[in-house]
Amino acid sequence: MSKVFHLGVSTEQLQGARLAILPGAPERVEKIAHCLDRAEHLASQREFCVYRAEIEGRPVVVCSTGIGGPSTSIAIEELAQMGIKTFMRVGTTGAIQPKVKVGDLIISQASVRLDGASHHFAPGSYPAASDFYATQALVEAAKQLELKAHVGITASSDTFYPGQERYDTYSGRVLPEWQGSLKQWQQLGVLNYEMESATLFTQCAALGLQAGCVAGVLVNRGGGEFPDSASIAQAEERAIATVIAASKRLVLGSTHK
Ligand SMILES: O=P(O)(O)O[C@H]1O[C@H](CO)[C@@H](O)[C@H]1O
Ligand SMILES: O=c1cc[nH]c(=O)[nH]1
Repeated sequence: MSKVFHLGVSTEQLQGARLAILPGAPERVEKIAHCLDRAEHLASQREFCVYRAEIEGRPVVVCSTGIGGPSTSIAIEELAQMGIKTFMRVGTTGAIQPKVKVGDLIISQASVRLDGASHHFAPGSYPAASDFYATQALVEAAKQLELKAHVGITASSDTFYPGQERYDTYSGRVLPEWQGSLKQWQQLGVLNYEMESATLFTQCAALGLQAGCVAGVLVNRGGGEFPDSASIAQAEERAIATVIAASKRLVLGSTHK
């Protein structure tokens, strides 16, 4: 019963699970797992907290990725080694289009590759595209839950501050490469910023795996507002409800790999 290096769990412990729900934050794993049946904590190492649980009697995994591409790529690789084929990211995000409100959901159809890790799996000309069926399941789940969801392109950055063109920082500046980038993405119809989907989509597509991503909107960068804790909790809860409903559709349906 050998255990994978970073996640610290074995194939046997996953009991044949083929789908994983991937929040960024380790503290969200327990919360998600306890919304499912028969949740069992398997391991916690570094940023990776792993639970096995069940949806409609089928085993699934809930595993945190940590922030950003490098740790996300490790979680995907080690879960794939243990038989996971479908990777459903659930996270939080900052919107950049005025029509997107705090508390809405963003379902990423594809991502701008502002990361480094995705370039270790496929050249820059390769698209960071979600799996059609995983995305469709997320869209249908949000509709079923009567939640406002925007479907489109996400900018997925390795950094929270310069790569998302934030000036309220220690230095107060960003490199020329990023100056005006927020406006450029807005003009190109990009909906939001987050930090893992470019790696997730590129790695999974390149390896023949299935990936989807839903995020709750914490802030709209245009409005400059920072939400209160109730709004943050609501955005998280909506994204979690959606990823669980979508995962149920996938494990019960025929489009799950
Ligand atoms: O809420 P999570 O999933 O961590 O997602 C977002 O929040 C973190 C930044 O605060 C990044 O990981 C970003 O992608
Ligand atoms: O603005 C935001 C909010 C959450 N996560 C991000 O990466 N950016």
